[in-house]
Amino acid sequence: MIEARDLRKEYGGFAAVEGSTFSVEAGEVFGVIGPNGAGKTTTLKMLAGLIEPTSGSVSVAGYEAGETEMRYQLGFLPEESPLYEEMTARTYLHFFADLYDVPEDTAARRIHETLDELDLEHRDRQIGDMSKGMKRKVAIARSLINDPDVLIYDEPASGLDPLTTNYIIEFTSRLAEEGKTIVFSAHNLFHVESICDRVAIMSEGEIVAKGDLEQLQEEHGETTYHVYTTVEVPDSVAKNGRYHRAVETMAEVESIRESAQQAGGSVADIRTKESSLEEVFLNVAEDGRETRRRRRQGAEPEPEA
Ligand SMILES: Nc1ncnc2c1ncn2[C@@H]1O[C@H](COP(=O)(O)OP(=O)(O)OP(=O)(O)O)[C@@H](O)[C@H]1O
Repeated sequence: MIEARDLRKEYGGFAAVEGSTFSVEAGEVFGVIGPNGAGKTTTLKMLAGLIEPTSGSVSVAGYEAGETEMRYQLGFLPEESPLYEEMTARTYLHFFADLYDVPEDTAARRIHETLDELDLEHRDRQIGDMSKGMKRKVAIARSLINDPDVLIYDEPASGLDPLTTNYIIEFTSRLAEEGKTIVFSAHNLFHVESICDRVAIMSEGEIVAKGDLEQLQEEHGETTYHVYTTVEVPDSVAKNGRYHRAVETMAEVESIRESAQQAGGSVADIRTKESSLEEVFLNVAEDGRETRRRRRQGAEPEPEA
């Protein structure tokens, strides 16, 4: 549904994004994460055809980014929505429905249903008088006005209270269940983890890791084994009548088992804990920083173009 090939965006010689290649299948939810300034917004804007790549290419639903037909397939939610403050939510949404050639009766029904689903009250209040969460909901409704197949959401819940944030994340998840293809960026990795099928981790303009959570955990995460024994073993800590020790390899688990048996006891329980997306992200960011530092010092080869 979306193909990005070797995307690069330069601003006055500075590469905000470089070497970005990824694809998003129809119906997938694809998360783009990374620290501030990593190139997420720049990437999403290139996908939406709002800025032109310096080199590389993007296609969405079979159209090249920027082609007029593409905009009918796409709903874009910018990080900060420029809303027309003096319009009411309803007039604003009808205005955009008109720009997308949505017939009047379809628009009225769609606006009504979407605002109902988003639980937006005060639809005839001027946007300038609305709260931040209400404005975000109007912007989301705007992204859906043309009933697009592809949604590109930049930080959909940024700066909102936890209740509204949850509401918007759940709403986004429902859109995915309805079959929309969604690319979104977020700093809250718990949200990304809970609704994304696959994730790209960006750092200093480059995608430094991508895959589903399982792949990312395998490649960049760690498994911790929490072993509980009935008797004290070296380096264990007494906990609720048992002895606990956390280790990272099965060989260490075996050695604990042997120690417990030698002391006349046994292993009562082993619990496995995989890295969260946040831990994977921190590992990848740290590895990426180290690789770039070495590259700058000439110890690591430049990536192939
Ligand atoms: N119009 C522009 N002119 C010059 N530099 C820009 C422009 N837009 C973005 N940049 C630079 O490109 C880099 C990537 O910015 P971008 O907004 O894509 O990052 P981001 O990952 O979305 O960050 P954040 O999480 O803070 O929103 C930053 O160093 C930024 O300063």
